Amino acid sequence: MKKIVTGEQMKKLDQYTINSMKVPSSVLMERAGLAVSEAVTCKRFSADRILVVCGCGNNGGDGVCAARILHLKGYKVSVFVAGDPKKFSEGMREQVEIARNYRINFVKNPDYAEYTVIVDAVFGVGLSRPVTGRMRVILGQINESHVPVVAVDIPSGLNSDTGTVMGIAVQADVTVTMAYAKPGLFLRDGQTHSGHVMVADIGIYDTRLKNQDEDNFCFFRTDKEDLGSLFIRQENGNKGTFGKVLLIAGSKNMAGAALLSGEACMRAGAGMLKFYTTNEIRESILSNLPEAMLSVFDTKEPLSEQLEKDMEWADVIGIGPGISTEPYAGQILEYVLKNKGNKPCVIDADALNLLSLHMSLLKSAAPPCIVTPHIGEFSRLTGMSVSELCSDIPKAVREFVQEYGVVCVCKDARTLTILPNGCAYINTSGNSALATAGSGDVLTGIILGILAGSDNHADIRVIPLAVYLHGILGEAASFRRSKAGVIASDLIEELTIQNKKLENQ
Ligand SMILES: NC(=O)C1=CN([C@@H]2O[C@H](COP(=O)(O)OP(=O)(O)OC[C@H]3O[C@@H](n4cnc5c(N)ncnc54)[C@H](OP(=O)(O)O)[C@@H]3O)[C@@H](O)[C@H]2O)[C@@H](O)CC1
Ligand SMILES: [K+]
Repeated sequence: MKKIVTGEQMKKLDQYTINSMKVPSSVLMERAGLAVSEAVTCKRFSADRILVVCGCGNNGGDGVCAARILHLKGYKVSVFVAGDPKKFSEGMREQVEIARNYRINFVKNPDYAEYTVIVDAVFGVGLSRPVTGRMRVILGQINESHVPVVAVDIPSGLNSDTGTVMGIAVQADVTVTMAYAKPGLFLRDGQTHSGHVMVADIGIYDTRLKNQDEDNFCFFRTDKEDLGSLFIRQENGNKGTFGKVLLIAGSKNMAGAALLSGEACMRAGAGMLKFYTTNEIRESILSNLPEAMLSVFDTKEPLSEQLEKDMEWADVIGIGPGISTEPYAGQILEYVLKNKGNKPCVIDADALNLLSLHMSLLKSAAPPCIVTPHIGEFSRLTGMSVSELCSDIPKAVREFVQEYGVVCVCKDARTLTILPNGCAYINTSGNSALATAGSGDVLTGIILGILAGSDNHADIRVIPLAVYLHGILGEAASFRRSKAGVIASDLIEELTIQNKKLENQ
């Protein structure tokens, strides 16, 4: 897991390093400038003519420092200061003075298209309001030039915490972010504005690294190495050891969702799977997934004694894919949430829409409950509009998790998972191949299978790993097909291939 910090947390870490550890601010800036200069000359693009566009704060200071380092290495570099010198931060003032001593070329009205690469050092984590007026024009000119851009810390105009564009934001090809990545580099517009994100070590001392729980809102991103532990299987185990999953899924004309979820669940490692579903799709389930067991019910009598027995039998419960929003499905959901005890329960798809009408059910359900809404479903669960949610997704998910004590997997281009302890995981795997019907059903199956296969079935820390794995399946499937050509069953095919790779690691 790699740590991600918000703009505020980063400022505190900077201050702690400067004030308590006594590392001079200019030393941090020198290292930041060096990291930027290395990114500019890394041969991704031509560094024949470099323009560094600077704001008045320390982000601008990083930029001027990078310009000096590049100048000393013999590169042709010009600096454009976009702002009033009276507003320079101390760091920026120092850097400009040093740069003038070194005879750096300062320009006033650059023709952006003349350059082969632009360094964007206008705003970093100090952006405090929407960009308007002259600064808006300048950021627009950078984008319109279509010259490759290296952003310093964060593309200017992007909110470092939410990833929303504050009026306008630079479209970067590479972002060199200092010490830790920021959530806004991945969330919402961040994904399309940050380009390739490089994290530069500038010598920040993180007091809290040793005790992450102290910080009750830590962000993390998963790495491929984190998946290694998922598929270690005890050789002396049996199908019971690897967990029993009850999947309440499917309804008339909706066998597919149940099948996708069920197969993904088994392929992700569940020892045994039992469906609880309507008698209309019995044959379809039996013929397409004979490995699964089956309990069927008549929609006129959804709450059978069998359901009680099946819930007793299961280690992990999943409810939602294709169950429909008919009243009988609502009755089952209510029964499950009231009677599941402390068994983990994944609530997805139709079950979320049913739940949105009776949120008190979720509040009174025993933990752990895992909800997996996409933004539209999350909007129904919270009663907030999609645009309101998207203006600050981490805040909305965090408040929801705090209110209901659940794990929330908020599915988006970059899925955000928050656990009840406040730890947030931004998923950075996956691509648009995942935006296909049934992809969410596969994710639910993977979460269930991985929970079932874990020694402790209630170990919710595996959930961000399941999300990451699902993303990798999208990448792998689109490697062999076009992104547009991937369908959900391809993800399941990839699941076995990727699991094999992980097993061999
Ligand atoms: N601390 C350190 O030593 C280190 C810091 N580092 C670097 O510093 C960056 C943080 O620096 P920072 O705190 O100075 O903020 P920064 O991003 O430069 O912006 C502030 C300036 O922008 C202005 N401004 C804001 N919004 C605006 C708007 N909408 N429209 C117009 N103006 C607006 C604001 O003006 P004001 O609000 O005062 O009017 C002020 O002038 C960080 O991202 C990293 O790159 C690293 O080198 C490590 C060491
Ligand atoms: K920037």
